[in-house]
Amino acid sequence: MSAPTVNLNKPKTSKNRRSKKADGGPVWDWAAGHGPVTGALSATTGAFAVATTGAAVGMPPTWALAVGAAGAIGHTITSLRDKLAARTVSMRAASWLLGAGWTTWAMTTGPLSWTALGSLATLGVGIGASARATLLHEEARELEALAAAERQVARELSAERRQIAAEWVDRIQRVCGVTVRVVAVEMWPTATGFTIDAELPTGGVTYDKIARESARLSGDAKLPHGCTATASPGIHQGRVLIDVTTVNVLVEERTYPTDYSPLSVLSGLPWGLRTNGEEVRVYLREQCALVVGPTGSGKTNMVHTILAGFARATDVLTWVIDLNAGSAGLPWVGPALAGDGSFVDGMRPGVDWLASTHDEAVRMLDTAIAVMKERKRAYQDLLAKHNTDLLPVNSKIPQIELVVDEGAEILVSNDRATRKLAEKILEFIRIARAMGGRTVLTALGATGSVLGNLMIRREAKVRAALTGGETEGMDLSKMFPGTRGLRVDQAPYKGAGFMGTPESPAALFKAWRILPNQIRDITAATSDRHPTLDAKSARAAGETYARRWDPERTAWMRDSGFGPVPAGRDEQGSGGGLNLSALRGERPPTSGPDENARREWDELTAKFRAEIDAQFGTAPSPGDEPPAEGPPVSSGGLNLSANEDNPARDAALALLLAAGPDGTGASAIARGLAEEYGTTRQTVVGWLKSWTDDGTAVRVGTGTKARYVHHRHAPGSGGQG
Ligand SMILES: Nc1ncnc2c1ncn2[C@@H]1O[C@H](COP(=O)(O)OP(=O)(O)OP(=O)(O)O)[C@@H](O)[C@H]1O
Repeated sequence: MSAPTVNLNKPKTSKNRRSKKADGGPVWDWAAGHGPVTGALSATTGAFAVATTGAAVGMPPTWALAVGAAGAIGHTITSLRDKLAARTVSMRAASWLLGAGWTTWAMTTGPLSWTALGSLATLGVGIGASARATLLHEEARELEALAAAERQVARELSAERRQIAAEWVDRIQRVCGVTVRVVAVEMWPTATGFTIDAELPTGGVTYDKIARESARLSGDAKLPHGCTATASPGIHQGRVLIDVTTVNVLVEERTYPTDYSPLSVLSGLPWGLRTNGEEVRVYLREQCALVVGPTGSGKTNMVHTILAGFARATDVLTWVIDLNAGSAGLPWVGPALAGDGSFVDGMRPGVDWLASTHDEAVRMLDTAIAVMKERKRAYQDLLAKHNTDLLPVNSKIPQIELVVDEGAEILVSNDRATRKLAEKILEFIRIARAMGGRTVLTALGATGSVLGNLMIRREAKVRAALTGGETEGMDLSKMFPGTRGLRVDQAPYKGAGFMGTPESPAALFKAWRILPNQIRDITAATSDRHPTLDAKSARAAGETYARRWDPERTAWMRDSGFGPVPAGRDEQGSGGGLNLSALRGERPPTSGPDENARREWDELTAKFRAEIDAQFGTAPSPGDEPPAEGPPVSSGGLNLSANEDNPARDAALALLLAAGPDGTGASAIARGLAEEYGTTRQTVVGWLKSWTDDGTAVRVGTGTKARYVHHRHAPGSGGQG
């Protein structure tokens, strides 16, 4: 018979409970379960209490028997419902019946005799011992049931693995003439393939005998297009790992992840996805990188993905050279640059320096070399303190990443001026590794002339080849020496290709797609995270560096179409394309011996405009009508921020409108959005910038007095929309 349990075991309850206990005495916990000791104690004390009380008040002894029988039946039912072992069920029923039997006997003969008390104590010990034994048995049963379930899952999995192992042993035998013994098959968590770990036969067979036959193995296994079976060295030279992809992730467009959390050049920067869906990271502290992609393969997009990684890093300053009118870096500068050449609300661009001309590139390279030389001299103590010859790069002493678009072509150019530039790039690569200076060069093709350069072969071991199905100038065996079985036709998709790093052997990969509005968002989100050049380096970099954002040096950027839309930008009758006035300023003469140069210039300009229009959708569609009235909203230039589905942005616009002629600022709008959307001030700064650019908002006042007014309330608008 079970008495209610007095719960004395509550020392860690809350203050509240403790105070209740103090007020009302001990708490009776009717629901508490029993262990072997408390159960036996409870049963014996309960039986004793009933026997003494029953004897004193003259209760019929058979009542105790009836209660015991009912308890035994009730407990049997609940135990069966809980699917407890037969042993537990009978132990519980027996305890009830024995307790009830003793109570009946004690009520008849008197409970306060030594015989009654002694037999009750023996009964208690007996119940406790058997309860403990059944509890252990019950636990063992439960563990066994769990293990059986796991064994069942493992059996099913290993049946699949066994089948894969048997198939591939046959296949490798058939295709490569090698008899392997499969040690393990690991299914990838992304469910896009598996890895076979196999032992090679004795007699000097090496993994590359299988690696060589990758394409035939893929064909024999009837893998979908874009899927491969790639062999690589195993745990020792007698083992081989074969990665088999069964789902082609290369076909789909994957947008750049929206997590813009901080990164470090030391812990790797993500550049895309492997076919197994895993991120591929590059470690550029000591490595340079080479990205090859013919026109239309997705190279420009990939450069933006790379710049996104650098912008997110807290220990990298990105210096970009793009002699193709700076287009690689412009989307990263535009969001921060105001029409007058100042920065919008203290925002910093996503790249630290952008050179689009030969002269600016020379300035940048001379500065980079001077900084590296100065670091070698000035940081001797620091190197000694850290007992290293590798400058400890961090947010105080950042790495300088020199990104040169079509840099590989510069290196192999025969033009005298370009050769000078090439020499400087090579000098930087040669001297800067230890001092935290590395390069990312892009190339249109993986040709022998690009890869014939010893410095590139030696220093740029992080390599990506975007094929887009292009076979011309795409020598993968030169790009990834020692890796077999890579064929251009395995990745005939834009943004897809092969990537190899010292940490990750060359294999298929897919670059993320990144669009201008995301570039704008990343620029805003990372603006307060960029490091500044350490004082020693900054001294060496001098005025040239300090004045890189001077309005006269950035005028071309603002005229490029990424900056504010100037009135009359349409002077060439382009119907809203890019204003290349900066370039037009340098336009060659229109007559005389330079006529050919002028024609070339026009062709180049037209090509550039067409490329930018295609990339950013700036060309008007047929039938597009200019707005009948109102400000020149998106009438030309790049509306990089167009994102109609962004409710936070809409709410911000509503706040701007509500602010009336007094206007408002980024902080006030961000405060208004914080609770509902969690929008940061930097994001709002980006939106305000784009609204000022496209005429939706007007910036009034300067410095700390600067505020934004919706164009409807702008001075001179007559308060009309
Ligand atoms: N990672 C990607 N995923 C899906 N599609 C992509 C990807 N990268 C690029 N594309 C597609 O390919 C097109 C061309 O991309 P991009 O301009 O980057 O190529 P490119 O090699 O730089 O060519 P060009 O030299 O002509 O500018 C894009 O407009 C886009 O449609």
